[in-house]
Order: sequence, then structure tokens, then C-alpha cells
Amino acid sequence: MTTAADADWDALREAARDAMSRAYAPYSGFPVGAAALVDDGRTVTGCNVENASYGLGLCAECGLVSQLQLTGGGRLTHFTCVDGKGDILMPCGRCRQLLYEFGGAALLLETSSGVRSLGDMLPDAFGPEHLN
Ligand SMILES: O=c1ccn([C@H]2C[C@H](O)[C@@H](CO)O2)c(=O)[nH]1
Ligand SMILES: [Zn+2]
Repeated sequence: MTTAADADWDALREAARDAMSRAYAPYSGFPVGAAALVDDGRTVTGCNVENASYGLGLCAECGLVSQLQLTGGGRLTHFTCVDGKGDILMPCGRCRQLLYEFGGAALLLETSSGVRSLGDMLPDAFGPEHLN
């Protein structure tokens, strides 16, 4: 079983901050970076990428799951996300669903009040297991 102690949360947050520094957020002025550990030990990251057509902006988590797939797939085990101040940010609802696809309910997320599972933050989630 994966536990919160399996992750170096400080290093993961640092990777998220590094990704945040590459964000393209000229419209909101709200850069975001995300980082996650993969079950094979890789770290994947993403930053938000906005668009002049405001509604088309991509959350940092979109880039993260794209990098996950591009670099070999696997399951996400630990996740963190930071804002422009480097503070922990909670993923939006759409991103919780994106993360569920690749980490399921067991994915551990860093929050300002400790580590919580995605299952706790997206209860009764719809996922690939329901497509039968
Ligand atoms: O989980 C989240 C929430 C927000 N944002 C981005 C979207 C937008 O570019 C900016 C302000 O909402 O923050 C993310 O990248 N991830
Ligand atoms: Zn989002």
C-alpha cells in the first residue's frame, strides 16, 4: 500500500514550484504548478497554459497528465499543486476527475490541512471502472 510517508513532499512541492515558474498565465495573473510521483518513481509536472480565448485555458494538471502519458504512462501515487506564492493549492473539480483516471481513489494529495486521498476529495467518483 502507498503511504504519505513514501513521498518526499518537500521535493515534490519544489518540483511543482519549478513548473509554476514556467506557467503561461497572462490573463488571470495566477500561475499554477503541479507535480506528482508515478508508481515507477518518476516525477511528472505541469503548469497552467492560458489562452486569449479565456475559456480555453488549461489547468496545470492537464499538462501533468499529458506528460505522464508521454513519458511512459503508469499510475499517479502522490500529488501536490502550488500557486504563484508557492502555497499549496487544491485542484479544481475538473482536475480531480482528470487525476482520478490515472490515480484512482488511493492517490494521495497534499493539502494545507495534511495529506488526503483523492477518494476523500472526490467521493463516489465516476471512473473507467463504470464503463462496462
Ligand atoms: O486546479 C487548478 C485550478 C486553477 N488552475 C489555473 C487555471 C487558471 O489558469 C488559473 C486561475 O483559475 O489557475 C490550475 O491550473 N489548476
Ligand atoms: Zn483544474
